[in-house]
Amino acid sequence: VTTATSVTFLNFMAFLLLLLIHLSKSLMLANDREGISGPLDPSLIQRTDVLLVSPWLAPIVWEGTFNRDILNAQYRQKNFVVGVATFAVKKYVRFIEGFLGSANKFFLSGHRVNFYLFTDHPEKVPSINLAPEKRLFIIPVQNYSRWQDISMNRMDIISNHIHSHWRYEVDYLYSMDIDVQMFEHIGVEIIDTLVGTISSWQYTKPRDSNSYERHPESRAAIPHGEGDFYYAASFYGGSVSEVYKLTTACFKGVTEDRANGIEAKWHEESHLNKYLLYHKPTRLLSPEYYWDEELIRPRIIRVKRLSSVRKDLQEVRF
Ligand SMILES: CC(=O)N[C@H]1[C@@H](OP(=O)(O)OP(=O)(O)OC[C@H]2O[C@@H](n3ccc(=O)[nH]c3=O)[C@H](O)[C@@H]2O)O[C@H](CO)[C@H](O)[C@@H]1O
Ligand SMILES: [Mn+2]
Repeated sequence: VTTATSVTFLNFMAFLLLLLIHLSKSLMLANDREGISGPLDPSLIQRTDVLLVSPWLAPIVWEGTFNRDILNAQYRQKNFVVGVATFAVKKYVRFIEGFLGSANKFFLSGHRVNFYLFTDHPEKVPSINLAPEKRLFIIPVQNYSRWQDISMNRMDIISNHIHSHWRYEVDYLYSMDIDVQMFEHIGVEIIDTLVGTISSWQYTKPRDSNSYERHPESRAAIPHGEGDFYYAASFYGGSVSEVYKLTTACFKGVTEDRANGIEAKWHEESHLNKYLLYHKPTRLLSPEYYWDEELIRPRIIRVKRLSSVRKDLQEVRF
């Protein structure tokens, strides 16, 4: 009887042990499956409909992927000054009011910004009441007969001004078209070492159908099969030293093309794209940051922060 009882008891203990091993194993597995909870929980990724990180690990900024309060608090400790370079030459003076009025409200609201407005008509700059932390500098500039030259020479003027002034005056510098308006906040989420904006024209197209300059004669040429994102020349920037390197290199390309009687397909934008292909931006802005009004806005563009002002090309450019 005793032996029989002890065998049953041993059997029971073995069963208990197996049960315990099984339970702890499945508990461990369950932990693995759930991963880490708290701030590293992958289910906290707010957007699954768009690319959030480039293949070289640069963040791509979309609505819903950042917390503006956290970013503002971090940024405020640094007391940076951001410069914005923009041009209003010839008939483009008509865009100054819409640009400055909306930028005063939506561009780096509450932070120090110096707007540098280059114009051939300083007397036509409307007076705008700017927020106390914003300043406007009007810089006279000559005009060129061709609009392409006005647009391309921005690279040269920016590069020269960084060398003579901006490297002492600002920490970050952004170049923006004047024929745009802002409708939503563009905050410190745009601040990084080298920043490009993904073009609203090209973000869905496969690599080979985009607008890169492909003719090998141009200094802006990108060989077939190469290229990743297509960036808009209307809005780019970064640290003063990186923007200096970028604008100097792009204008060198423009000048060499001119000497060879060549003009790249999309002017300085082609040179910008060549530069950013081989000097990867540390941060990319989604097309929310430059939406072209000619396009129908898809659902992934949840907010239109900045968009082009419709213009009659024949009328404003000639
Ligand atoms: C969709 C499209 O076609 N995009 C091209 C077009 O952009 P855009 O049509 O946006 O070029 P744009 O006419 O706005 O010119 C660029 C900027 O140059 C300044 N500006 C230009 C002309 C002028 O008479 N006065 C003046 O001040 C102004 O700041 C303007 O915002 O042209 C650019 C010229 O580089 C690029 O080739 C772009 O790829
Ligand atoms: Mn424009």
